[in-house]
This record gives sequence, C-alpha cells and structure tokens, in this order.
Amino acid sequence: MTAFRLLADIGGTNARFALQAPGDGCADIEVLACRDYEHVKDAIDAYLARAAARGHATDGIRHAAIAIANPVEGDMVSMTNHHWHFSIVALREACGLATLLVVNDFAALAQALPHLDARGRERIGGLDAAVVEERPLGLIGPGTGLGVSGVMPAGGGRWIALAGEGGHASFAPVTRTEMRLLDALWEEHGHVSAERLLSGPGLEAIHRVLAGERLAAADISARALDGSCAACRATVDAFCAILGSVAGNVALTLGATGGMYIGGGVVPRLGPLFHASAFRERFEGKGRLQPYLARIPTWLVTEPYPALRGVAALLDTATR
Ligand SMILES: Nc1ncnc2c1ncn2[C@@H]1O[C@H](COP(=O)(O)OP(=O)(O)OP(=O)(O)O)[C@@H](O)[C@H]1O
Repeated sequence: MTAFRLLADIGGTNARFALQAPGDGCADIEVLACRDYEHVKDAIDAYLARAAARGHATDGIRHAAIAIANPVEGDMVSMTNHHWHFSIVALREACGLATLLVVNDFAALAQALPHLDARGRERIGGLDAAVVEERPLGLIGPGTGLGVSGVMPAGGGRWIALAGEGGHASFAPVTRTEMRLLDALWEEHGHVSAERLLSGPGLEAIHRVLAGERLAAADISARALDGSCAACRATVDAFCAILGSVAGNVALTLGATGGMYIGGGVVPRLGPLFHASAFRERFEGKGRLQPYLARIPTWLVTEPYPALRGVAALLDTATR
C-alpha cells in the first residue's frame, strides 16, 4: 500500500490539513483553529492523531508539504499574522519526515489556478476565456491578511508561481471616502498597506472609521447581508470597491491577461453583496488602460481547499 503524504495550508486563523496518496485527491480534510495550538507541531500531531482515530494509516508518512501565510526565505519560518515560529529542518526531524516542503500559501494557491474547472471558480466579469492560451494569471485574496500572487506560463503546460508580499504594498485611495480611511489608518499604523483594509481585520477597520463602531468582521457581513445595518452595507461596499482597485493594480503590474482570481476566506462570505458591488467597475477604472482591463476576466475561487491542491503539485515536483 502506498503511504499517505501530509498536506497543510496554514493561515493566520485556520490550519487546514489533509492526507493524500500520490496521484489521488485530498482525503480526510480537517480545519483546526491555529490559536488552539502553541506550536505548529502540536497542530500537526493533533491532526494526525485524529486522522488515525478515524481509521487512516498515518504511521508511514515520509513526505509532507505546508503552505503558510508568510514569506519563506531560508530555514526559519515566522508567521506574519500568528505567533508560530519554527525551523523547517527541526520540524522535519521532529516529525520523522524525509521531505518537508514549506512554501508561501498564495504561491501554492496560485499553482492550483490553471487547473480549476467550472466547479472551482465563478466568473465575476470580463471575457469568459478558458486558459487555452498560456497567459499570466493574477491572484489576490483577503483572509486574516491579504495574499497576492500569480502564475506565469513556463511552456509545455508548466507554470511558475510567484511568492511575493504584495498585500503589504502601500494603499492608494481613489475616492474621498478612501482618503478618509487612509488618513485615519495613517494615525494608527504610519505605513498603510492594502492589507490594513483588505482582510478580516481590514473590514473591521473600515467599519470603525466610517461608522464609528467596533464590530467583528462576521457581524459586519451578517448585518449587511440581512439588511439590518445600512452602515455595515456601506462598509462591505467600500471593501469590495477597494478590492477591485487593488486587484486592477495587480493585474496591471503582472500583465495578468489570462485572468485575475480572488481567493481567501472573506469574499466568499459576502455572497450576493460582492456580485452587486463596484468591484468590477473599480477593477477596470484605470483611466486610459480601461480597455486593457475590460478584456481580463475576474474569477472568484469557489473550490473549498485550493491551496492544498497547489501544494500537492509542488510536492510532486519536489519528490519526483
Ligand atoms: N462571515 C464573515 N464575514 C467576513 N469576514 C469573516 C467572516 N468570518 C470570518 N471572517 C474573517 O476571515 C478571516 C479569516 O480568513 P481565512 O478563512 O481566509 O483565514 P486564513 O486562511 O487563516 O487567513 P490568511 O491565509 O489570510 O492568514 C478572519 O480575519 C475573520 O475575521
């Protein structure tokens, strides 16, 4: 019997784990809350114990890959939006693994984009072009933080994922309301990155400035969705418009003429409000370059665990 491989996608809030036999899809996916574990190894051990209790053979695991929400440079990994901090070599040895691949989570998600089918993505606007021509694809995803990435075609059906930190690029306001947001967040942070607005905490910050009220992101979107809070609706509308503007910047910067994808946990939770928003108008609203952007399709990633698929592809390459 072929041994399973362990896959993980670790964000600032959620750690998603799966087992995978080479060539197969993910099995036994489970989402754990990062805050419940002191160290990343505690979360791995907890997942493996639970998977074993569910009847999976977890003893022979030799290869693993982790997609994680921070830059990965060298051996030490330090999460941007959570306190986990570890050495890749020490973790590999402690887990008794032959291979432990650690990559940026949005680079892993980007790797999955060319392979998403109709069930894995929903078009928000622009042309309905399939990925027939090999053209760059862009990616932006608000979650606990803001991930930004893309994949470049490398010929012969191969794609190279980018591992940048574009969520930390400076926020550029477009409207007077956004000037107000920038002004207020300047006072708090000095440097105001796009992530300060385009993330779960960013949704809360927009609401704090525009409505003068502290509300959790989930409450803001729930009250906007059920129509009980006009100020919450205004917050969600501002968030979606800013996302359109920043997504347009990423598409222009990467030349993402194959399509621009929206990942992360926040946008799928906005439901119909995202479709009704100014996202697409603001995506295209770049003056003389509007016709260039009008041709680029924008897609919402609807596959539930796309980064796990991407990290599996990267592990295939690393263990080939
Ligand atoms: N119903 C909701 N509406 C809007 N935002 C929400 C809702 N529920 C949770 N969030 C926000 O989503 C964020 C978590 O997003 P996600 O599920 O993508 O987590 P993550 O993968 O751990 O994040 P990241 O990869 O960016 O570090 C949290 O900041 C939370 O406040």
